[in-house]
Amino acid sequence: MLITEYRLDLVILALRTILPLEHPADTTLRYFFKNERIGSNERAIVAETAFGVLRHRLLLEAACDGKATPRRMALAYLVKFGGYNLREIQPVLKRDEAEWLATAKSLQYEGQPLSIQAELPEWLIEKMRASYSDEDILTIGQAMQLGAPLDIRVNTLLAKREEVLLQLEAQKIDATATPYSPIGIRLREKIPLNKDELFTTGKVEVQDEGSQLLGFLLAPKRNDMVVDFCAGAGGKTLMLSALMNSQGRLYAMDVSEKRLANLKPRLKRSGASNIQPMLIAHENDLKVKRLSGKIDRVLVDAPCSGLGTLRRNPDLKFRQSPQSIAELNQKQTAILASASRLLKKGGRLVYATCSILPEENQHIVEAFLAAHPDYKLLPAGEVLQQQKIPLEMGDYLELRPNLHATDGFFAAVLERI
Ligand SMILES: C[S@@+](CC[C@H](N)C(=O)[O-])C[C@H]1O[C@@H](n2cnc3c(N)ncnc32)[C@H](O)[C@@H]1O
Repeated sequence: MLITEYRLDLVILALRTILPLEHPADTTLRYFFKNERIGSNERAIVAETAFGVLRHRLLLEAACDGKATPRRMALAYLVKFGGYNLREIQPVLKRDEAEWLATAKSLQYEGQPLSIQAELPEWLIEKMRASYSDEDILTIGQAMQLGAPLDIRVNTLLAKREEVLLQLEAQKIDATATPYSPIGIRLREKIPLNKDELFTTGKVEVQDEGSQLLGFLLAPKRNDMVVDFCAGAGGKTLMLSALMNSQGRLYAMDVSEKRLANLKPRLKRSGASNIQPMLIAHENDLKVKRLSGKIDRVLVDAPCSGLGTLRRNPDLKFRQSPQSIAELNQKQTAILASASRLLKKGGRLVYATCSILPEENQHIVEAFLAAHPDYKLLPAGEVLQQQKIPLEMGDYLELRPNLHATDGFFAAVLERI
């Protein structure tokens, strides 16, 4: 797409709005598009450039040589990663920019400090060093710089995967079955799915393959009593309901009224009838206490840093901090302890995050097990094998974009003895 002054100005304006990072970048961009009434052509280039700048921000800042203005960041991104050559950009440049931009274009990742090469802030590198080698940090960081594919989940209450694949093929949409989740499909290109008949009729939902695997770890049975403790807008609740064939009872709990409200239209589309949304004030709410010892399966999709989703949310690495991680750790510990009280003897709990930091993952689970001798860890690898999912894992489910083409996920399967 041709870079005109109008398009460049829009990109700069968008970056000026997003880069203070007071709110999530995707939310800010959505409001920006709405307020500025931007057409679909311009939306594509603005979104691609803004997210590209966030993904490659540290190298671009180095290329801007102390003057990292939104304009310079945008120009450097376009020539370095956006597929434009200097000649194509020339018409929109100011007099003194051409020379700087040529130097910026030639700056390489090789030879830069690890933080720049991995595009991860120093504090995060330091935290990761406690459990990862520098080589692993670089590999993870590089994988997080790429865009994510669009994964969908077939709603088995309404359709079969083969049938959906055929329908996508008929629509000339390039799609393949996901390698691990038996109900997932990966689309090669992002399409506006919310207008597609498959979506509007509830046959598919957008859900990363990694997130789908959490449902198979929990493996609820048809007539179980199940709690999705941090249900949010119900991405995983809907899947659990389908795994239960919409039988038994499934409580979708959350402290956010707004998120639970977003579950409603999805619930309607899905055909699920066993879900009961339940707003709770906090993890020790009386509604939670009343169900104590009565539940067969509990999913704790804990609030976390989201650092496993940097492919989609590159702004998170700049919005999180050591302090926010410490606050999350307290919440995670409290939520896990409280949610565990729901379980019957012999019941199963899955603790999951979309973080790659052990302190939000293994450390929380290990501390829980040390304080709760009536729980044991079921090796995630064995549970996956029982579920006939062809994925080698040890004690925990640990997914990485560079290894599994999913977001970074962690899960532990716990059983009440
Ligand atoms: C990772 S998100 C859940 C995403 C959701 N499971 C899905 O698949 O779309 C974490 C959720 O935990 C909720 N949460 C935060 N504190 C909580 C608490 N004390 N008790 C229950 N839920 C809580 C947040 O409102 C948020 O919706």
